[in-house]
Amino acid sequence: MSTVGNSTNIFWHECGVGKIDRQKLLNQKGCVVWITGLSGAGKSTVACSLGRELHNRGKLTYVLDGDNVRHGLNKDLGFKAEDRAENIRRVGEVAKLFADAGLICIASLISPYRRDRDACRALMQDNNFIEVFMNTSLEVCEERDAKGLYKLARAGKIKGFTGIDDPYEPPLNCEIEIQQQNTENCPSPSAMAGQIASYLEEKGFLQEN
Ligand SMILES: Nc1ncnc2c1ncn2[C@@H]1O[C@H](COP(=O)(O)OS(=O)(=O)O)[C@@H](OP(=O)(O)O)[C@H]1O
Ligand SMILES: Nc1ncnc2c1ncn2[C@@H]1O[C@H](COP(=O)(O)OP(=O)(O)O)[C@@H](O)[C@H]1O
Repeated sequence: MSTVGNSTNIFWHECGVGKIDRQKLLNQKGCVVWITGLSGAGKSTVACSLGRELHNRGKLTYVLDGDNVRHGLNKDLGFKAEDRAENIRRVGEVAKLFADAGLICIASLISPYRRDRDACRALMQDNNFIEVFMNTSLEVCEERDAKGLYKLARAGKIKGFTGIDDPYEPPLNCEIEIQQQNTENCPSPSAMAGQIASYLEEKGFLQEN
């Protein structure tokens, strides 16, 4: 019996089928690939490309994309620092559940604060949290401006836009960094996904044992 957060008198219930059993079934190891970077950095693109690459190799994945999760689970949240923190906390907890289910969970969110990302890492055991920093320059993101949001932010029509008038704290110790400093020599989405897939393979996540 214990107290967790605001819940009192709660009990952890262990089930007969565990993570190891599910991993055996799937022939892979559950983990979280956490992709962070500015809006327009290419997070969703690389997340989907990695999902496709792993799917083609018979691996079960699920993408938790910031924009998408904000359509449902997190539709009550805005972009103030505390809302972003809660957004990351919830997605971190969901990603942990997916990893426990044996899936390779790919989370792609700006996740601008180091503390929030580190809290998600701390939820995971061993080395099952792989942080991928999309180190795309603001200039490249702004030039792309796929959704026209930078233009609106520059015009003052969106307040608190990451990289313009809201902070982004780059990771200090990420597992993978992907550089896109100028538009002319950006790696292709499949090359970036391949880099992450190679890391997962090397670390043994693409097999059960
Ligand atoms: N103020 C502000 N700052 C940054 N981004 C904004 C903002 N307002 C709306 N958007 C849109 O929301 C998408 C980012 O959502 P996230 O959940 O990834 O953000 S966060 O991790 O909570 O910071 C982001 O999507 P991406 O471009 O895919 O990153 C934007 O489309
Ligand atoms: N490696 C790349 N090379 C060229 N364009 C890219 C690359 N990755 C993403 N893009 C383009 O950049 C824009 C933003 O990508 P997106 O994945 O939506 O970024 P984010 O999810 O970080 O906001 C899209 O128009 C996408 O097609």
